[in-house]
Amino acid sequence: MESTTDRRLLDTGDPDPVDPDGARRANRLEHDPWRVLRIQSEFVAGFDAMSDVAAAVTVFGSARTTPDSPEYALGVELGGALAAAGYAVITGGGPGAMEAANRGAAQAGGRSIGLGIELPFEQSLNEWVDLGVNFRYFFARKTMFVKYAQAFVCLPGGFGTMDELFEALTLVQTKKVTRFPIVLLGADYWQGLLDWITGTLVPAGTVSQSDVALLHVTDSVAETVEIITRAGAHIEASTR
Ligand SMILES: CC(C)=CCNc1ncnc2c1ncn2[C@@H]1O[C@H](COP(=O)(O)O)[C@@H](O)[C@H]1O
Repeated sequence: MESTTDRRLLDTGDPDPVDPDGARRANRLEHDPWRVLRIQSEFVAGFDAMSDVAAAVTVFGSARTTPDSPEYALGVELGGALAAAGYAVITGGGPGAMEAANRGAAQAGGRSIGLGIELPFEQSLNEWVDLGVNFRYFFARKTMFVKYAQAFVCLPGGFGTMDELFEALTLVQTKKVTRFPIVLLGADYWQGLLDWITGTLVPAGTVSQSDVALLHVTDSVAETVEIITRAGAHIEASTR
């Protein structure tokens, strides 16, 4: 399997049997400080590309959602409704639910943004992205998902979607971002997670009841858009 930039950053490196600590230190000294410049350049390029994005909603969801599935149709409907309401749609630029949301936005004449990530296998941005930025570092890309959006919507998804959902929740819970609705679209898929949070985490005292209120579960695209606009995600007339 091919390596990636993220993997090379996070690898501790193979220990040298003769001088394990010395070799590791030399490797880190030689490579890590220079990586900082590459990381910096990702932020510069990302900020530059996204600078004129007005009101936007980031949509997460499974890379494996197939085009013939109801979840894909929901993603297309969501992207269209967000575009009609004046929001740009930001996704991870990949296939599945990301493609669906980009497609809905693009077909409705809205702004369709994809923030791609380097993966160990070849992948290009989906064909419905009209503003695309490719990242090598997950953490730089994740900053863009939050910085340029006023709300998150999660379609059914796996670990990647959970990671993005819980990062968003933590940022809202710790007030790093404010007025940031998080909508879980697809009640059958998400209700179990909400029940577990309410039935296990709240009684255990690891989250508070008010934290649960940060999450909205619905099947309705119209309600999703309504939750987002009600939360005060402002749209300038010029972006419509
Ligand atoms: C077929 C396949 C696995 C392709 C992977 N290609 C991907 N391209 C872009 N973003 C991705 C990809 N996989 C995961 N992600 C990120 O993680 C989320 C989806 O992960 P998952 O499929 O739910 O866990 C997306 O919102 C996206 O931001």
